[in-house]
Amino acid sequence: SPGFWKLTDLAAQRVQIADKVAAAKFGTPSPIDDPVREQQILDSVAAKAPGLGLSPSGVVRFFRDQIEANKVVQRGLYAKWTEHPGTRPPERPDLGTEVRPVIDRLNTGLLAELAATGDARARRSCDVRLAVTVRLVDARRSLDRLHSVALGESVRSACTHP
Ligand SMILES: C=C(O[C@@H]1C=C(C(=O)O)C=C[C@H]1O)C(=O)O
Repeated sequence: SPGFWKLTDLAAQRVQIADKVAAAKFGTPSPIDDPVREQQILDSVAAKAPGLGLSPSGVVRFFRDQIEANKVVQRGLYAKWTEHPGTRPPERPDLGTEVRPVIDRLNTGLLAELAATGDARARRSCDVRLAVTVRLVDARRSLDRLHSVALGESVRSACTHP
């Protein structure tokens, strides 16, 4: 469904960049969970919601799922890298200068797509259309099981109909 492609693809990019987040933190004192950073993101998107015609609570729910999905990938990669040291990333990206700016850009894009798809997300057809789009994006990006599961979870509250 073309209507949900961009939203879903941005969510896929967001779960994929979790690889770089995990690589930045693995073997350092920085924990996977950063509640301060999470709250900054949620406050920021909630503040922007009304200007885009979106409800702050719906936007916050959506981004909570984005963040949780990102952490699912990070935890999965930590488990893999711990068990199979040969798969550990050779480089450690800088979280503040290389990774979080990309996430900020994805967040902005996701907000814009939530606004652009507001009507479609309120229809009863949303669940099926979104599920089909998730499978297409999944295939196009050749997501592995970990990222595929995370993508599905990341968009689970995107449809807003009862
Ligand atoms: C991505 C990060 O890791 C976690 C996931 C976040 C997210 O998905 O935006 C934010 C904070 C962290 O709890 C990060 O620290 O930047």
